[in-house]
Amino acid sequence: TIPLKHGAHRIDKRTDSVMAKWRGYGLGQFIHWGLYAIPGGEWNGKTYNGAAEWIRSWNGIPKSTYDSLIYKFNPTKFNPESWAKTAKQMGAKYVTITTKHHDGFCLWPSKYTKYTVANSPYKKDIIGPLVNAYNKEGIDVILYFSIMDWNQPGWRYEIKTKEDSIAFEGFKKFTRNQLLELLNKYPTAKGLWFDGTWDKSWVKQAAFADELEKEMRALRPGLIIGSRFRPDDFGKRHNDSNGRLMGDYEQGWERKIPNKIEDVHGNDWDCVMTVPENQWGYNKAWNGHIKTVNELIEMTAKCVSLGGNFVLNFGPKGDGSIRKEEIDLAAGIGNWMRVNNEAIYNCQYAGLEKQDWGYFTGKTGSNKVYMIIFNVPVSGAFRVKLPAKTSITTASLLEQPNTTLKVEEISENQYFIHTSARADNKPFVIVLDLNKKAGNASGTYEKAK
Ligand SMILES: COc1ccc([C@@H]2N[C@@H](C)[C@@H](O)[C@H]2O)cc1
Repeated sequence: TIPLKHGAHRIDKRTDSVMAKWRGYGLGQFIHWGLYAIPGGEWNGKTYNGAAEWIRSWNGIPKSTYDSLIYKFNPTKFNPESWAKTAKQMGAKYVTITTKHHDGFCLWPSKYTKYTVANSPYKKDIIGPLVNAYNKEGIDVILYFSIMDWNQPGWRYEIKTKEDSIAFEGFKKFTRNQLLELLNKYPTAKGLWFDGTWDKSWVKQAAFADELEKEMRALRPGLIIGSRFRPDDFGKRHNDSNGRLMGDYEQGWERKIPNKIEDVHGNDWDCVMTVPENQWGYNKAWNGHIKTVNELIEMTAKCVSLGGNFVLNFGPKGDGSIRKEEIDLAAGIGNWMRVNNEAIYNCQYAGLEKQDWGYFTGKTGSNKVYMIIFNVPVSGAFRVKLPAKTSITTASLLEQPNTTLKVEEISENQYFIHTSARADNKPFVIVLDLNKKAGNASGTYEKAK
């Protein structure tokens, strides 16, 4: 291995209880909200083709004109309790909230810049009431923070001159001040989700970022920090020059989901997903394919089946209300989660060979395995392959626990589970009680031999 001063400081997954709780969340909500929600992807009647939260980068708008949106920020319909209730009904166990996106506008009254809610007509803190409202619903909060800050004079994409270097040193101090400010103002926040760290200026800051990460962990023991925060000694991100993940969970799964367990390299991870193809902030048009409830349930099941969390993005409007399409999706997902969340919460990779009918999840530390069915085989039988010396004690429908299903052993460690035809085409769950955990100490299952 390459000797590194600022590479990964831990090799395997964290084993503490705070991270174990994070590992078991299964389903989360992402909130992208800020000044970009006011134009909503449109400006003077023209639509911006990129993601709505990037509209400031569009040459159709002078930067100062975009920045003056601060004087229009007055979300009269903002109701943190109703946002939290929507997330609760959907079955989200955590929420990731944008405290500051790339445009630099702070949803909290930061002492270190004027570009915050405090200097908008709204005046009040947004983050505090949100953290409290979600916590009151039993939902944990992760703070999204963009290192890149287009509003900060000290920000540089690249450090070329002495002047750049002096400016960027000031920017680094500002960044540290804001992160410590957030951790001190919102002590119940469980972790950080970083963005805006790909530029040449930041990938040279291995020592600074490493020191700051250590300082944040000392300030908030148990803090959960994503892999997109710091670069290693050679500017490598997410995985260091020895291929080891920096941070506590992998953040690379943005709008994409791993296909096989090898893709996750034994790391904790979350997948963050947009409802349209690629819009995080509120976008009036919402062109193209809008994902359905069934698609989103399948994405949730797929992520949990590979040991990750699925985090679905909501983009509230400039007035603070949540669009009807998102409310309806949250309700639809929630209807399924209310009946089937046992197959999602505190479940991990089951270590069984993937079958075409859907996804296996394994209940952490138990002999239970769930079969989340999305494709009913025309044979009507659901195939299960188990590791050697592992057998099925019982099989039942999660929605009707006392109905046992017929288990047909078709060969050594291979079974067909038989169910009666279903009335609707909704995903459903078969529960298997195995005669033993097939897996290792942490209750996850090794891949069937
Ligand atoms: C250079 O490509 C991107 C793509 C998306 C992003 C941001 N990450 C997502 C979580 C959103 O915040 C998006 O604006 C930044 C740069």
